[in-house]
This record gives sequence, C-alpha cells and structure tokens, in this order.
Amino acid sequence: MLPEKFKERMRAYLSEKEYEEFISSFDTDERYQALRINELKSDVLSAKEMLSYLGNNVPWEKTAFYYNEDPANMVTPGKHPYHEAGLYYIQEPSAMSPVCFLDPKPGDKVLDLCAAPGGKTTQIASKMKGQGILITNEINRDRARILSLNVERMGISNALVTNEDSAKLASVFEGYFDKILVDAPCSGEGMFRKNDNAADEWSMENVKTCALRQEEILDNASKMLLPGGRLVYSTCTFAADENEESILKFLCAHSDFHVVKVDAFDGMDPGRAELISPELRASLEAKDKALFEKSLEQIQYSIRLWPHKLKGEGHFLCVLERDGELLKESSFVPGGRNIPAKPECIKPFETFVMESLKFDKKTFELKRGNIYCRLESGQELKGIIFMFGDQMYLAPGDMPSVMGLKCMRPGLHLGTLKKDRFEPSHALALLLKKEDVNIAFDHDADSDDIKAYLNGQTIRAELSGQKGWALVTASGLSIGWAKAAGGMLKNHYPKGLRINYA
Ligand SMILES: C[S@@+](CC[C@H](N)C(=O)[O-])C[C@H]1O[C@@H](n2cnc3c(N)ncnc32)[C@H](O)[C@@H]1O
Repeated sequence: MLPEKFKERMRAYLSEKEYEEFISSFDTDERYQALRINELKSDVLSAKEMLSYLGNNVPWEKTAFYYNEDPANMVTPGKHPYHEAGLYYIQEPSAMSPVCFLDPKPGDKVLDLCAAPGGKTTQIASKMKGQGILITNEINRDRARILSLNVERMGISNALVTNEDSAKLASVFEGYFDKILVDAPCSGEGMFRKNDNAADEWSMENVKTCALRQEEILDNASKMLLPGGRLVYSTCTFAADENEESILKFLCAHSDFHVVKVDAFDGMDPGRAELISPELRASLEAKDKALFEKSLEQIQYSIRLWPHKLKGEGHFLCVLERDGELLKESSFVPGGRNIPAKPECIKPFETFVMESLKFDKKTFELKRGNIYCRLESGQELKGIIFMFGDQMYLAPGDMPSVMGLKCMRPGLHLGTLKKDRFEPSHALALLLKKEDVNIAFDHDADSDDIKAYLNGQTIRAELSGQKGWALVTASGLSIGWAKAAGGMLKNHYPKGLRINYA
C-alpha cells in the first residue's frame, strides 16, 4: 500500500495524465531484473555465451542485460556457482546509471562514499580494470562487511574498503580524488515497486531528515574532489527535497561547482526545477541572487529516471564538476604509503609464488616488499606487500595507508602468515585465472562436484602425485582453494561462505 501523503505529493508533482501513468506502474507485475557482467572475470561476449538466458542490453550499461528469473527452468542467477565466482553482479537496471555518468577509467583515483552493498563499487572496479585507486566506504559496519565480501567475490585488487563517516574521510583525503560517487542514503521511494516493505518506513519527516544528511555528505564529498574532478550524486527517490533541492542547495553553497550537461539515454527525463519549493528559492535568492539564478538554471541538466518511462525503477542523478583543470601528476599520498613487509614475512609468500603460480620469470621482481609478477593470464600482481597483523595484503604503491581509519580491507588480501607458512586467501583465489596456477581442477559449473565443493565437502580428483595448493574452477572460473596431499584434495572454501544447494 502506498502512503496517502506520498500519492498526494506525486499528484502535485505530475500532470494528471502523467500521474495516472506513474501510479499504474505500481499496479503492473512487470519488474525488471538485470545483471552486469564483471569484466575482471570475463569479456562480455564469452559471458553471454555462458548465460544463454540473458535478454536485451540495459541501454545505459553495455555490460548489463535484462533476464527473467525462472526457477522451473533453472534460471536463478543468484543461486548459481557463477555468482560465487563473481562472473556477474545482480543489480537493478536504473541503479547502474550513476556509474555510467561517473565514467571511471583505469588509473583514476575514485571514491565511492556510500557504497554498501557494493553494486556501484563493483561496477566502478570492473571499468577500472585493476588500475588506479578505488576507495570504497560504508558508514554501517555490518553493511561494510557485505561490501568487503562483494569486493572479494568480484576479484577486485585495487580497492581499499573503509567504514567511516564522510567528515572523517574528508579530513584525510582533502583534494585527492578525480571522481567521487555519492549514492546517498535516501527515503527510497524508487524501491516501493520492487520491495513491498519499503513504503512502510516512509514519512515526510524522514524525507526531510534524509535531505539534511545528504547536504552534509555532499559538502564533505566536495572537499575531497580535485579541481576539474567529477562528482556524481544519485538517489533512488522521487522527493524533490532529496534531488533537485539537494543540488540547488549544494550549488548555492559551492560556487566552484557546476552541473555537466550530459547526453541522457532514451526514457531519461531532465530534472524539474519547478518542484523546488518557494521557501527554499526565497532563502537562497536572499543570500546571493546571482549565484542562485546561475544554480537554478542548471537543475534542468540533472536526470530523472521514471518507472513509467523506461525499463527500471525510479532514480535521480546529477553530474557535477569542480571548476579547474584536472592535474593527475601529483604523487601526494594522503596518510602516507603502506610500509612494506619485512623480508622474513615475505619469504613464505615467495615460496608459495614459486611453488604454486605460473608467471613470467624474466620480468619477476620482489625487492624490499615491492613485487612485480606478470601471471600467465597476463594479469599482474604489483605494488607494495604489507602486513596487517598476521594478514598479508598487496596494494598499488600509491595506495594510501589506512593509518587512523576504520578499515575492512586495505587492498588485495594475499593470505595469512602462520609461523613460517603462508596460506593463500580466498580473495587471491578469486583474482587468479586457471592458467595462473600449477595445479587447477576444473569441473562444469553445474556439476555436483562444484556444488559439493561450495558446500565444503571433499572433492573427487585424479591427483597422480600432485601436492600443494590447487585452484578449483567452475567452467574455467576460479571459485576457491583446495590442498592436495596424500592422494586427497582438502577443501579450503571459507566456512562462512559455504552453500547448501539441496
Ligand atoms: C543507497 S545506499 C548505497 C547503495 C550502494 N551504492 C550500491 O550501489 O550498492 C546508501 C548507503 O549509505 C549509507 N549511509 C547512511 N548514512 C550515511 C552517512 N552519513 N555517510 C555515508 N554513508 C551513509 C547507508 O548505510 C547505505 O548503505
């Protein structure tokens, strides 16, 4: 049931005809499901061949496709081993649009400020191709944990996952990022169609509270952006208080920012300046008339996604840029670089690399905690190896250290040091390709063997004397480690992730 006050407000927002179209979109059963291919794991063409149920492309995200869940015909992508292998991320189609306009590139320094569970972070990482710095943050600890698991599942090597508020981050990362995404906490009206309970918690008071929080988050985000940098603001709500009004307040308080006119896709609408309240207009105009008029003029360049106009739920986004020229040469690393691990810590890892991985020996270098290792698949392990207690991580040389920050994952987790032994991590398994290891056991992703493995059971294998760490792959995609010894293949799939497919 939609709240009466919500309907009343929407009726005031829209013409009679449009209100009817909008409101009847809640009565249809038509909902759009989509998934996005993780290009860190597979190119889109090969993945499409593996996932025969995929339908049309999501127009604004070339790596994403619509599908219809159909358990009777085994089309349940969230429950398939490919999901555990990180081949794709299931994401609401409209929610994919902000990252398309953020346009992250390999080598960028990107912040995803409100990131859990990680839909947009994993989309950003897929586009960065493991190059550059991605800092992904979530204020809620339990949600930050889920974000961190999704970063692991998708095989992301260049991300730092933090659990901070925006003010704390702004105090460390002032003027550091090329690109920032603020996918703001909001009243979630755009989710009313998808999630039956979403409307239960709705109130006009909550809309106002969200708007205040957004103002604070946006202000902190702006401090962290370089001149010439891009900031995308998005919500999944229809309330103008949290959309056009948030942007207008921001522009009137930050005269060095402007809205970028971007090419919207078919079905996307311009933002609606006419929804901004007379009270807000008057108060902003009284402060600085010229800035107010200049800001108001730009609201039309923000974008609204309406469920009755495209194949997706309600969303709002606005692409902002900070005036100035983007200078990328700076070697400044806020908080300082990570301190390389000591040789005695690195030694067991080096032994693991020599015994278990396939790589180009001619270009391999491991000196003073800095590694360059070109794996057989062509992907590289490179950067600084550092310790976090007994856990070993790898991050790009210019990745900020996490000194003073609450951190869930300071880079690629390589593994654990156990006395003088190194035990590789699940994150490393999910990064590696089948051809990167000396021992791999591949089974069809739909086989009972893979289901048994993901359930923690010992798996069948022809060992013929092989010993050591073995990568288990599902139709060629890595899903975890096993250890071959004494003719057995011991399952090392993490206990907390095990799945019972029965
Ligand atoms: C819309 S959700 C993010 C969805 C995410 N970007 C994705 O694509 O999966 C907004 C997130 O902001 C978080 N949040 C709430 N208050 C916050 C604050 N003051 N600062 C930063 N994040 C906050 C919420 O916990 C929530 O996880």
